[in-house]
Amino acid sequence: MDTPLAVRARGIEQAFGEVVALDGVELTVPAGQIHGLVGPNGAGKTTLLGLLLGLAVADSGSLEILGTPVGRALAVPDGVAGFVDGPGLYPSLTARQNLAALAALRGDASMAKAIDDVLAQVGLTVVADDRTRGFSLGMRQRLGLAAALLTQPRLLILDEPSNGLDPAGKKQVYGVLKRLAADGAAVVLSSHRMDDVEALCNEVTILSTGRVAFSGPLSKLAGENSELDYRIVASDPQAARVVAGTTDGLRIGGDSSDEVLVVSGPVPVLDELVKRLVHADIAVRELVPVASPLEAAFLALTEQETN
Ligand SMILES: Nc1ncnc2c1ncn2[C@@H]1O[C@H](COP(=O)(O)OP(=O)(O)OP(=O)(O)O)[C@@H](O)[C@H]1O
Repeated sequence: MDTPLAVRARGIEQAFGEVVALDGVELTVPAGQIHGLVGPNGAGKTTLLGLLLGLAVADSGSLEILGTPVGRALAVPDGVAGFVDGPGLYPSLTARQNLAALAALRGDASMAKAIDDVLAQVGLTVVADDRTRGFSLGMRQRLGLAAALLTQPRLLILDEPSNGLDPAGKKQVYGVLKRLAADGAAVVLSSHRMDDVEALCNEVTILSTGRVAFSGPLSKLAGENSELDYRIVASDPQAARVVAGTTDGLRIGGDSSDEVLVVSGPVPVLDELVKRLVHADIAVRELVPVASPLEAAFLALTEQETN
């Protein structure tokens, strides 16, 4: 049997006056997947997440959430939880009271019983009885996540969930999201940063000025851009530059300095460079990609669209 789809979006268009925020966007997210939506500022990530959360309706295209077509009414589809532009919290209530208010609103007694557990999952037990007015951005993000967990979502939508989180906080939140996905829920989250997505997501959709520039597994994305920029530190930088300049198929990058050589070219050409350097008695002390393969592919795909 096919894995049920949590999100199936086809040909989604959304404009705000003259600004086309989404232009023929396709998105497929199966149950159990953590899917990253990545793109530069203004790419359309928040607009797309808002559609998945039922905060707005697309101008055209079709959208199915958890197997049900989304109509024209503004409503959070059943089984979906999350937030864009920060969670809505009552500042005069404590973290625990905020969650209790949500449980009361839903009239669900089992939700009320799960409050301590979700607070512990997101690491807010110690501040559970503090008013949220004084909460930092990271604490607000965690409480928003706790509120979403309380509803036991089958699709969780998060806008920049790692904003404001310190490295330990990120690790904890990522652990929560991975457990949720392992239990069969789908997670769609946005980020500006490939490294965040790399640590967490199975698949990624790269948006650039409202269009999908790439969608698929991270391994496929890394293979999209075979020619990376490499930094080379050699024992004799000047001589290394001369050797690089006479190596066929190699380009010397403008970022090169007196100490560091930046080159790009196919991997066999880089191999040839290293052999020639060693042959010329020049030691290679460092040879590393300037950006990770994923970051480089992301930049190449989004720069193409925005230039
Ligand atoms: N309510 C609105 N009214 C007018 N324009 C809007 C509105 N919401 C979004 N836009 C425009 O739509 C485009 C996409 O915006 P969106 O917020 O979805 O991008 P984003 O990828 O989430 O960006 P960021 O990373 O900066 O949050 C932008 O050009 C933005 O200015």
